[in-house]
Amino acid sequence: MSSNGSLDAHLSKKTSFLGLKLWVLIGLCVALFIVLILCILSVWVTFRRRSKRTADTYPLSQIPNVSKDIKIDRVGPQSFQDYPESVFLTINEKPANKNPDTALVHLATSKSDPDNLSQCSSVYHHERGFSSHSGEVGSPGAIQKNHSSLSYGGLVTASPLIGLPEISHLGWGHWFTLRDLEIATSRFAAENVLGEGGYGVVYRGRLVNGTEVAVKKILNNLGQAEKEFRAEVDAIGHVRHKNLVRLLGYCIEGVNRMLVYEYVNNGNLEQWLHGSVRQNGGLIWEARMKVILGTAKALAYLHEAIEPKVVHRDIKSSNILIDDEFNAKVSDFGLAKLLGSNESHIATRVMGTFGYVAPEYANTGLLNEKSDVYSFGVLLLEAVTGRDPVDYGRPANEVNLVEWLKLMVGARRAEEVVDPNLKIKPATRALKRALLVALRCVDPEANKRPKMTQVVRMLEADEYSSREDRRNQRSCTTSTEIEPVKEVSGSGDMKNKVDDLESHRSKTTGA
Ligand SMILES: Nc1ncnc2c1ncn2[C@@H]1O[C@H](COP(=O)(O)OP(=O)(O)OP(=O)(O)O)[C@@H](O)[C@H]1O
Repeated sequence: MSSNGSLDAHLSKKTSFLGLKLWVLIGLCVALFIVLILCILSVWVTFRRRSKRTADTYPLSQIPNVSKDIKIDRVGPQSFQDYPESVFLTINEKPANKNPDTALVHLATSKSDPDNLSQCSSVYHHERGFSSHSGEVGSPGAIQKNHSSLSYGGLVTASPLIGLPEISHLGWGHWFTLRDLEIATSRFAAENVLGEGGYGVVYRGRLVNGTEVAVKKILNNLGQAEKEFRAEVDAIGHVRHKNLVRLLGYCIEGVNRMLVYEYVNNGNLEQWLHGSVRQNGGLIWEARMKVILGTAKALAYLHEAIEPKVVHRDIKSSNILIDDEFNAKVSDFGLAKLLGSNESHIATRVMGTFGYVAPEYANTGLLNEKSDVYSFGVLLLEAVTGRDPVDYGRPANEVNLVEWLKLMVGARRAEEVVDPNLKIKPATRALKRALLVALRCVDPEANKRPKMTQVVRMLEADEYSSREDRRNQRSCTTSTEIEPVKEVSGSGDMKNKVDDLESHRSKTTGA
């Protein structure tokens, strides 16, 4: 009792600080401490919110962010670049999910930013309940790009990842873990190797929901993996076209960089033209032209329908995949470059494949879409002749396909250039049209080369006229000798030569 009394007396004693009593001073100190803690907490919360908003507003062309807000099972980073490798390791060391269906995908989206959501939903419209086959714009299940600059002529495909969580509002971007892809490819088994390119090995795989995929494991050679990865993602991550291979997602884990594509089941054009099937005729003429036309449409889309335009930089036969209906699927965007509408060209290191690279780009390093047009011309000549663009096994004047072609056409021997493995030769007119389109594309003067939309039109006109030809061949036995194209140096006016063909057609069909 007496000790309580002395404590009271002690607490009630006046202190030297403003003459306040001791208990008042203690109370003040405690209150100050609480206020301080609250301040620190609120500063921390504000800082966290702000950094989250920054991460949510990365441009579409960048690798999409994976927000913590919507995730299927694991913790995901805000943006891949923001995290040191050790963080990826931590994330991926988490135990695998018990339910693989839900473990497969991370959504690259954030609920928390309504502005971002509405901006993106004006670009993409998802319709649910689709089939795994590609669909035309507007067909059930199609993912339709409504943005005017993205809706040009391209058929779009439905997501084949049925049964998996919805794809991100960024329009693409399933984030696979290394484990997902190990399971899909039987731990990257040798028997699943589809082929090896300059930048990595491609494996065939099957996702847990049954979707067949091709997994490109990019070699980690001095940062090239990162460049290749970003180039592919920037070029085709958010575009859809019936004739472009579809990029379904990616894997970033430690030093691993992998890209996951739709699996295209009928080989590539190089295998069809130069592989073992070629002795039996390989691809018939019509199939070759269908593949070529599809490739032209894909390039027209990349060059003229999207902003920034995409220059592929490595158009060649092994990069033209073929499906079971002989639709072309342009692949391998590892060297692709983006070109803004205000840029006539960009200066870049000369890359590509020998024999396909445009001379002005090889000489100066200045690149624009006309370089792809040149490579496309070489590809078309390859499809017509069945020859490699450069073949040192041939006589000196035949080593370079383009030069040989010009010689042959100049010498009125165009008929002789057709692939000898073709059992049924193309109609004369179809052959001439293909050759003239190709020669215009390989014009040494880049600005004289046609745009890819013009190429598409010329090839489509040919498709129409070959159908007519076949009808006429049945009713009329008159032989049509190939008329020589006098000037084929490439610098001459190739349009006139196409016009020559038109008059030739009028003569032979009596139209
Ligand atoms: N989505 C896919 N579906 C089926 N096969 C594919 C797919 N993507 C690539 N391939 C095949 O994988 C192999 C390797 O392809 P990749 O594009 O890596 O190399 P490449 O084009 O042969 O050579 P490089 O990369 O040096 O130009 C090729 O045979 C290609 O046909």
